Amino acid sequence: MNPPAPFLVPHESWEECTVGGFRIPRGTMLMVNVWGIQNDPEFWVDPEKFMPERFEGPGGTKNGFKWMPFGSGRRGCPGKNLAIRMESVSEELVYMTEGTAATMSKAAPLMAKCRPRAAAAGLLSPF
Ligand code: HEM
Repeated sequence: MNPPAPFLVPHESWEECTVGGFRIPRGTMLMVNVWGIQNDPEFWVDPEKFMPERFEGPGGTKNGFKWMPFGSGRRGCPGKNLAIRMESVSEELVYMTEGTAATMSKAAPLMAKCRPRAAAAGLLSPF
């Protein structure tokens, strides 16, 4: 899978906690390797394959994970509602080869257009 960056924005623990058996002291800066999580074959069936159906239920994952590409909770992605309205400008498969940068930039720029979803379109103001 192709997260927009290999690491999530840094988080900080505001109280001591335990994650995966590790004691995390209060005030620790936490870096989450989201690329590693999304490409770990222990959790995902063929993580490098484009399989949107894997997010529709537990079928595509080995542990029942569902659709969570934008994180969750109070630090979840505020751009989610903009991002899910993007669609490709053509029927061609998107060229997914990565470029080199701090974020997971694409080797070839992605052309996309923003369109309101059918349900939302009926709610748009005519003014
Ligand atoms: C497909 C596109 C996108 C994906 C998959 C994505 C994914 C994510 C993820 C996983 C996080 C971290 C959540 C966490 O740490 O729990 C995040 C944070 C963030 N995203 Fe996105 N994002 C996308 C598009 C966008 C867009 C279009 C914007 C702005 C217009 C945006 C703005 C942000 C910001 C500002 C944060 C930091 C939020 C915070 O730390 O409080 N993202 N995104």
